[in-house]
Amino acid sequence: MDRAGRMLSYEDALARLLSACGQALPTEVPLAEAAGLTLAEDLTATLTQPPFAASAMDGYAVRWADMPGPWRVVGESAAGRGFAGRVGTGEAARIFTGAPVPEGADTVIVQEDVRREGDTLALTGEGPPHEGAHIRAAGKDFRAGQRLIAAGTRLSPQHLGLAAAAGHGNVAVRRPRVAIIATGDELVPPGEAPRAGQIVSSNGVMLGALLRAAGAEVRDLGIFPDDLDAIGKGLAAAKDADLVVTVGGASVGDHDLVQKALTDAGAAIDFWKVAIKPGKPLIAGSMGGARVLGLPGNPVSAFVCAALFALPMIARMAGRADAQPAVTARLLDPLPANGNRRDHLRARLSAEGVRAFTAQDSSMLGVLADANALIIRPVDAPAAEVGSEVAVLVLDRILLAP
Ligand SMILES: Nc1nc2c(c(=O)[nH]1)N[C@H]1C(S)=C(S)[C@@H](COP(=O)(O)OP(=O)(O)OC[C@H]3O[C@@H](n4cnc5c(N)ncnc54)[C@H](O)[C@@H]3O)O[C@H]1N2
Ligand code: MOO
Repeated sequence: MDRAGRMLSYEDALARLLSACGQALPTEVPLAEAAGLTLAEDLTATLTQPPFAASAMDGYAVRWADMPGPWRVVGESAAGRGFAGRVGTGEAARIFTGAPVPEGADTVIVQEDVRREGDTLALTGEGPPHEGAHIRAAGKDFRAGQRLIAAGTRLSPQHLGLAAAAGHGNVAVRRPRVAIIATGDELVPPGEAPRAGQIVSSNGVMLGALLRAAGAEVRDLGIFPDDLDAIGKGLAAAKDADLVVTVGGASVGDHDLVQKALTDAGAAIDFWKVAIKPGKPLIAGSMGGARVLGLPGNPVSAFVCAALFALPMIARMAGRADAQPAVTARLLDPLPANGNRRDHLRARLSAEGVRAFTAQDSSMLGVLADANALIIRPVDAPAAEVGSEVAVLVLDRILLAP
C-alpha cells in the first residue's frame, strides 16, 4: 500500500522501485571473474587482431603471380616463429595455421593441393581460388582504438574472450552490493537438523544464488531471530550495501517485525503491499544510501518478488537497460478467471505450450524447482481456454537477460 492506503499495482511498484535506483560505483575485476557482470565503461581495443597477416591453413605461402608454379621452398613460417626472409619470384615458404605470412607472399596454397619433393613444390590439386586466399588480413577482426563493447553490456563468455584478445586483463564493471537478512525464530541454517517447530532457512541460499547470477555481489548475513534488536543489528551490518534484502516478517503477525526494525534503523518506508500473487506483503524503502526490499518469508513469494523486482533493480544499478524476459505461449490447460492481484503461476513451458502446475501454494519449493516459467495473469483476467496465448516469464531468461 502507499501512504494513501491503496495497494500498489505491479507496474507502479516496479516504476517506484526503479526510479529510486542509482548506478553502483564502478570497480575493476579480473576478466576471469567478470562473466555475467555489467561493463561500466566502453571497452576499446588496445591491440589489433590478427596483429599481422596470418595464414588460415597449413600449406605454402606463394605469390599469386607465380601460379600455377612450380616453386622452390625457401623457408618456414610457424605460429609464434615467423620466416624472417622474403618470398621472391618462383619461391614458396612452408606455412602453418596462425603463422605470419612472409613478406613477398600474398596467397596460401593448402598442403592437400601440392606435392613436395625436397625443396621443389608442384601443384597437384585445384590450388587457391583467388589472390589472397587463406590469408587473414591484419585487423580483420578488430583494430587498436576500436570500440568493441558498449558500457552497460552484460559480459558473456564470448565478450571475455574478445576483451582478452583486445589486450585487457581487467575490466571496469558495476556490481551492485546486496546484503541478505533472513528473519525468523523458527529458522536453522541449511544442513542443520531442525528441532520441533523449526524449519531450514532455504531462502538465503536461493536468493543469494539468484541475485549473484544477476550480477550482484551478495553477502548473506544469515538468520536473525524475531527480535527488534537482533534485526536492527542485521540492518546495521547491511547498511553499506546498495540493496538490502530482508526475507520473512513482512506480514501482519505479532512477530512480523521487519517494518518496525527498519523505521527504528532510520529507514524510510516507501510502500508496503503490492497487488501481486504470491508476494503481496512486499516492503520497499530506503536506508541511508541503500534501497531496501522486504520480501515475504514464504519461499515462492520470496522468489517471485525477487524475480519481479530485485532483478530489475540490480540491472538498473548495474547500468543495464531494463530486460523484457516475458514471451507469449499457448495454454495447454485452461485457467480460471483471475482476481484483483496480478498472479504468477508456477508452470512448465515446452515446445508445445505452457501448463500451470495444479498446486500453487506459496510454500511449495518442489513445484518451484520443477517450474521453468511463470504464467503472468493480469489483474481481473478472464478465464482462458486451451490454446489461448498467455504472457510467460521464462525463468532461465530472467538471469540471462542482457
Ligand atoms: N492475517 C494475515 N496473515 C498473512 C497475510 C495477510 O495478509 N494477513 N499474508 C500472508 C502472505 S500472502 C504471506 S506471503 C505471508 C508472508 O509472511 P511474512 O513475510 O511475515 O513471513 P513469515 O511469517 O516470516 O514466514 C512465512 C512462511 O515462510 C517461512 N519462512 C520464513 N523465512 C524463511 C526462510 N528464510 N526460509 C524458508 N522459509 C522461510 C516461515 O517459516 C513461514 O512458514 O504471510 C501470510 N500471512
Ligand atoms: O502472497 Mo503470499 O506471498 O500469497 O503467499
